[in-house]
Amino acid sequence: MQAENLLAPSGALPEFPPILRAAATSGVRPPTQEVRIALGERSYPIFIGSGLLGDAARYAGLPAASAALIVTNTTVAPLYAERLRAALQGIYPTVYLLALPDGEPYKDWQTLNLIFDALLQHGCDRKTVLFALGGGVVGDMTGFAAACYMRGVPFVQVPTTLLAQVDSSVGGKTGINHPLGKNMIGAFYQPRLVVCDLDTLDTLPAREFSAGLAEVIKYGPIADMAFMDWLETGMDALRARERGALAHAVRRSCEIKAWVVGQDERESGLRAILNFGHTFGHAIEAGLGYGQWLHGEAVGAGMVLAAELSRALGLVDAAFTERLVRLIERAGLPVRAPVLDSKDNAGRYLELMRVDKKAEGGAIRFVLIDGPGRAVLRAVPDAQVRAVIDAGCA
Ligand SMILES: O=C(O)C(=O)C[C@@H](O)[C@H](O)[C@H](O)COP(=O)(O)O
Ligand SMILES: [Zn+2]
Repeated sequence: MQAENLLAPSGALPEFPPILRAAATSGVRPPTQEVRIALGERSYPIFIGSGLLGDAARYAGLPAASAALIVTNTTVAPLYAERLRAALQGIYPTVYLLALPDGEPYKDWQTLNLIFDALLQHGCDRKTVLFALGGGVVGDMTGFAAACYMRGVPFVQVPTTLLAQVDSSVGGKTGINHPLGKNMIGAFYQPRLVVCDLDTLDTLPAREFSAGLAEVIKYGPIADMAFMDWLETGMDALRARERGALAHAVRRSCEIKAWVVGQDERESGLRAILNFGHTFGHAIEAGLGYGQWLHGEAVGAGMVLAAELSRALGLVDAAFTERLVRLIERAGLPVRAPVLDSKDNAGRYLELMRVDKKAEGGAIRFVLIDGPGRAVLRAVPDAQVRAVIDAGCA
């Protein structure tokens, strides 16, 4: 089997910022941090800190616009929409608000159309800016609507879940699901700005918080084992939502993601490492029905299967996979993947995984761990995948 070396970066991953390293352990509230995603004229900042959502100064540098539309969901709207609206009212002549139904089952055409309906009903022109206030579903759909409306209007990500702050709000993957496959319809379209207000994580249900931790953990095995070491010590502080630990985890995740996306925006190679655990994870989400397991839960169990597959292929040892499984478990995530079909479970997984966007010529390609901190993209014979699924599903 041919292995592609995905880790051929042109620059070194930035080092741990000492200021955050100190804050992560001292309990001191860290100052606002800025991570920049370097994409030429489409570069943008990611701000990370407390009290940012309602701070009008954060949005003041955006290009002038005739109106703003805040897209959120019915859970987030009562918590944060007015705070954001108040901040934007001093900047834009009109600020509209749209609350979509909440949850992964609504990441579809019908719900996406509600955004276009609102834009058209309000008479929004090309100078309208969209604000995505919420988690990954809101962010992906708002970004896709922004990419399509009048062939493109600017948008801003204001993520309120851990998963969105560390992953989905950054990097410009936007889109919706199809019943046959996750995120199958979409576009690469970058936001102008990402504002991560750590205070919004205080209202996040524990299950959602754990789901976000899956995407945080992902960055260790694929790129930064020092971060994995830190997560092992910091997991309890993180789950207690201590500000210093949160600031560190969000910043380091964004730094790694910005480093990857800055080198391969459209996933021609390197960016696929961010998909570790997702080939199995997406099969779980689609196979169970969107929303049954949260995306991060499916990615957590998917990382376990991908690590086991790496071990079966001799790329990592048992001690490494056990370490990863333990960390995923400590994050409050399931480590055994669900049975999707009682008659031919592995066959069902394989069927669902064949539509994965990384598949080529009918061959499913997996992001595997090729030694701690290093990822590789590889096609694997069905028999080996079947064996791992048979052993790894509950
Ligand atoms: O940004 C990326 O690249 C990722 O793969 C991040 C993933 O965590 C995220 O779930 C992404 O939406 C998956 O994209 P997909 O193309 O595999 O559907
Ligand atoms: Zn993901």
